[in-house]
Amino acid sequence: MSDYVKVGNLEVDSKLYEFIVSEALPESGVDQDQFWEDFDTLIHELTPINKDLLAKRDKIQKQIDTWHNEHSGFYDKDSYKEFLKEINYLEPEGEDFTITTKDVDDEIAVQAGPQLVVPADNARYALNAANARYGSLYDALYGTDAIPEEEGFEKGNSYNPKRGEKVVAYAKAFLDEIFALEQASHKDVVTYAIEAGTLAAILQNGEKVTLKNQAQFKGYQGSPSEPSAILLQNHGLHLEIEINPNHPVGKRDPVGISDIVMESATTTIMDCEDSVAAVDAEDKVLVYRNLLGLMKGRLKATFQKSGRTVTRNLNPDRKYITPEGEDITLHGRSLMFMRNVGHLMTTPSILDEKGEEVPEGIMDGVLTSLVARHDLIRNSRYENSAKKSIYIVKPKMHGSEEVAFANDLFNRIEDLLKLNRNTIKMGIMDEERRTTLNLKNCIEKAKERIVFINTGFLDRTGDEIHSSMAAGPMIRKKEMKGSKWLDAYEKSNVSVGLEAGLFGRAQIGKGMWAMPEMMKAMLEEKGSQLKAGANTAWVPSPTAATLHAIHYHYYNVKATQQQIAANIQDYREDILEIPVAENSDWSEEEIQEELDNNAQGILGYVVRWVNHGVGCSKVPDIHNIGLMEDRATLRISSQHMANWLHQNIVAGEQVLETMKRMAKVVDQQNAGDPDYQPMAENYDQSIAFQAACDLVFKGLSQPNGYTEPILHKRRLERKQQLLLNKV
Ligand SMILES: CC(=O)SCCNC(=O)CCNC(=O)[C@H](O)C(C)(C)COP(=O)(O)OP(=O)(O)OC[C@H]1O[C@@H](n2cnc3c(N)ncnc32)[C@H](O)[C@@H]1OP(=O)(O)O
Ligand SMILES: O=CC(=O)O
Ligand SMILES: [Mg+2]
Repeated sequence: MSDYVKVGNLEVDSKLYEFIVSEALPESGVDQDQFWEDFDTLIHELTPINKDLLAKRDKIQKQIDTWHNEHSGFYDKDSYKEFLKEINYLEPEGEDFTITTKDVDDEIAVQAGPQLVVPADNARYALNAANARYGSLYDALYGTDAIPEEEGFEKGNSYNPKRGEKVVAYAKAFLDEIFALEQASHKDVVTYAIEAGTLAAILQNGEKVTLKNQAQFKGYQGSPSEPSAILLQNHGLHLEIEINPNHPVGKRDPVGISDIVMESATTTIMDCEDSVAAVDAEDKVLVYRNLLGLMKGRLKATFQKSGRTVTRNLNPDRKYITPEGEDITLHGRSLMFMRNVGHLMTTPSILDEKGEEVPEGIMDGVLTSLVARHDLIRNSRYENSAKKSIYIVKPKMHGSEEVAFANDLFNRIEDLLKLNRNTIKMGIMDEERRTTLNLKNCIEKAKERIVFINTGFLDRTGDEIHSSMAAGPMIRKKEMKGSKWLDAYEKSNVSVGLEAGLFGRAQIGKGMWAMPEMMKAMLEEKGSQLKAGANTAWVPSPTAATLHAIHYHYYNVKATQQQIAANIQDYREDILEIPVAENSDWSEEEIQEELDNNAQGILGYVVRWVNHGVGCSKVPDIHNIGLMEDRATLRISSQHMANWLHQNIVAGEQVLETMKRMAKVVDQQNAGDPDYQPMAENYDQSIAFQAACDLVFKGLSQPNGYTEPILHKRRLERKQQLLLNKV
């Protein structure tokens, strides 16, 4: 049971209260009494509006369900569109405008680069992510399938020089393409030196050459005749050639290169949303405390790795000498956003005078801004935002009225924390159908503070299924990526963003690479997001950020965006193409395969969420490929199963049999974990198994198909069970 502290008209969980008064408020420049008074007022004034917006979502969904039920088997696009206009699902489009966001850091406004996402409740990972601004290309290639493990080239338990040679060859070929020397290859260089402000490369045959494009040479470390690092830049992204002939790798290299370090995650999203499991004040404080530590530059994590105790801190900035002999400092860490939760959930961390939970999104907005205020007033040895802005990503908003509400909330938070208007910048996740269709209006509502739009295609797919649940059986999950609506949605996002003037002012981002172990495939495929007009795209790990950075060197995203901007198109007609299967006579095997796959993903993820409070996991699919699963992927799988159930493609008994069988598979996969509690031993008693079943069998009635209400309820139940077992 939680203890609550009464503050004004609020009851604040004592854990949260203590954190705010003893850690977040001190040195923040915000007066404590004033803070509580204003926070209280803000919650009371904005909660009813928040509730109304949620009621509107429910009403709209019911209207859509009814429409489909009344038009079953007959789908006339024009009458469908008319209906969507009538219920204001399709909003009347406003006048043209251009966003006017000011004080945006270059990493967002100007610089294209990978965007890393990390669960903010994990200090070890969060620090790793903040430090992922620069990453080792050699490690990323050596440690992943980017270099296939053919016979003789395995990673092995100790350094495999044959694999190492492939890594070096790959990296030097990349250098030759992006940082070409005049009629020579980097692999033939025996000495790099700085001569009269230029980079000289001396070849095996004694010839001296330089870069084709001397402007790419930006600096060095060490002495001009024996540099220990050479700093290059292309498309605004840096790359460092590290030279250390005493290093085990450098020793084998003719010029002593020990590594090639790539500027990687230019920005990172510290996620308080879909990759975390934060259901009460205890969990929320963990998230906020990590964010505070990041903003104050003091976060550290100590852990065991490879038999050693490691302590991880934030990386310092990076110092070089320019070709002209001046000192320069580069930002050593990724620029941090904080993803708040959306408008849906309430939290037991704060109750109002009626004992009702308050909206979690409002609490997140206030408290993440409060912790970021420490960065603005430079309470840290490291800067996050050089421009003194706070970057908040707001997910899962439906339509422009909800964006306007988030904008009002941010105004109110600025007043509460005595921040200049529009200090708090907003990233809008374009991940709900009503936002996609009305994106222009959505951007307009935040036009003075918007810094990104991002196609969260995973949530968006879940919403696609739920929105049209009654329209018919959906195509198979793996076919969604090739569907018409999704292609149009991705194109539309870029087009609308460019039309609204995001070029040079804000990010146009694309979604997550959800196969963290498939780096070769990522290298082959993820460049397509840049060709489609994105200037950032999501990666699940620092290694993926380093490898994805390669794409930004090959593709000129500014030129691509300019081309697209010259040919703005309206894609809404295709966005409205509902992905119901034209022919739903799948074979028994196909149906079972679809169910097995979804059930395995759901159970593998949910069991760790509910039993261990882990919000993002790598879960093997039925082909044994480890997939990143978070709440958005869970939304897709659970809604897909719910749709096939609702549309009578499968019967409840078959679904339950599948869930039980797959629970055994998941138990087996986790057999090596001593803390794991098997589900199959007692299906009825396993809270995790029950949660997974609820997500499917009650999927139809979940608000917009979201998974949070069931996950939170079941996790709280599990926490309670653990507490009672301890007593
Ligand atoms: C739809 C959406 O909303 S997508 C956004 C939400 N998704 C995410 O945020 C994905 C974030 N990624 C992750 O959480 C993880 O990469 C997972 C869960 C997918 C895989 O995690 P694991 O199985 O632990 O990964 P794995 O064992 O391969 O690697 C662990 C190492 O990589 C690091 N790592 C992995 N992911 C990240 C990350 N996102 N940020 C920083 N470091 C990371 C860890 O710090 C660890 O290194 P360390 O031992 O030096 O600390
Ligand atoms: O948040 C990202 C998504 O794809 O959903
Ligand atoms: Mg999402």
